Amino acid sequence: MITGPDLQSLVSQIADEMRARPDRGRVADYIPELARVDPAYFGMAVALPDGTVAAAGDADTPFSIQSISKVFTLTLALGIAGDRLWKRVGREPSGSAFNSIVQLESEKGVPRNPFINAGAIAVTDVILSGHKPREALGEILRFMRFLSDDQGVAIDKAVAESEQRTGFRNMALANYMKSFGVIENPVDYTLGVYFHHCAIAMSCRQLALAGRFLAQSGRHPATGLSVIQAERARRINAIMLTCGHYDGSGEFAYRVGLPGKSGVGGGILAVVPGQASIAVWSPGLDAAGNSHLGRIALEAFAKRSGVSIFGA
Ligand SMILES: NC(=O)CC[C@H](N)C(=O)O
Repeated sequence: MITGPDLQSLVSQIADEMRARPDRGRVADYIPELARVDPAYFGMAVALPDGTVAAAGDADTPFSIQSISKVFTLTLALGIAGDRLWKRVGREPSGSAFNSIVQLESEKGVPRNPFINAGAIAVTDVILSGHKPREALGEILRFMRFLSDDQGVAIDKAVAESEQRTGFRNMALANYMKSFGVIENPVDYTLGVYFHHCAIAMSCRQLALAGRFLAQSGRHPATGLSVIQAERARRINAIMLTCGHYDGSGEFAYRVGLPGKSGVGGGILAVVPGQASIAVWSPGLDAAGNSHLGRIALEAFAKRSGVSIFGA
C-alpha cells in the first residue's frame, strides 16, 4: 500500500479524472429528496490506521449514506444477538435487486443477507428489540459518531421523511416478513428506524474514518478499543465482498477486488484489510443501483496501488 504524498497525489489524480468524465450514471429518484442531488459531485477519502486521511474533490461534503449504514447496523446487531442473528437473516448473495421481494416467499420470510433491504430491515428489528425507536436510533448515531471521531454526524430529516412518505416497497417487505414472524416489533417502528439510519449524512472523510475498524481487525484505531472481535470483522468484510453491491457484487469483486458496500446516495465504503478504509461518492448510479463513477474510481485506485485482495 502506498502512503504519504504518493497516496495523496493518487487520490487527487483519480478525483480529477472522475470530475472530467461525462458518463455519470443516474441519480436515484425513487426517494424524491435524493433526486435533487447534483450528479457533478465527486469525493474520495482514504483513511489509514493512524488516522491520516488522503482526500480529494468533494470529500468534505456530507451525502446520504443510505445502504452503507447497513454495515454498521449489522455490526451492532451482531453485538446484541451474536450468532443468533443468523436465524433471522442469511449470508448468501441474492442475485436480485436490492429491494426485491421474490425470494422471501419460498424462503419463509428469511432474507438472503443483511445488505439487501429485507435483510437490513430484519437487522434493524434486532437492534430495536426492547427499545423505543428513538433510543435505537440514538444508539446507531452514537456508534457512527464514535467510529468517525466526529460528533457532527447527523441524520438528514428531509431525506428520512421523503423515504417514509414513499417507501411502499420497504413497507411491503417489512409486512411480509412480519407475517412469517421474522419482524418482532411493530412494523412502523422498525421501518422508522430503518429509514432514519439510511438517512444519516456523512462526508467521505467521516465515512472512511468510521470504516477503519473493519480494516484493523475490529479495533478502533483512535482509542485502541475493540469494536468487535477480529473474527467478526473478517466475516463482515466477507459479506461485504459477496453481497455489498447486490446483483452487482460479482462485477465489483471482479473489477475492484475489495470488500465494499454501496448506497443509493452514490457512496461506496471499501476496505483494504490491514491497511486502509476508503470512501468514494458520486451520486449517479448504474443499473444495479451502485455508484457508477464510485466503482470506476475504486477500480483505478485498486489497480494503481495494487491493493486488491486477490493480488496486484
Ligand atoms: N440501496 C440502498 O441504498 C437502498 C436504501 C434505501 N433507503 C431503500 O431502502 O431503498
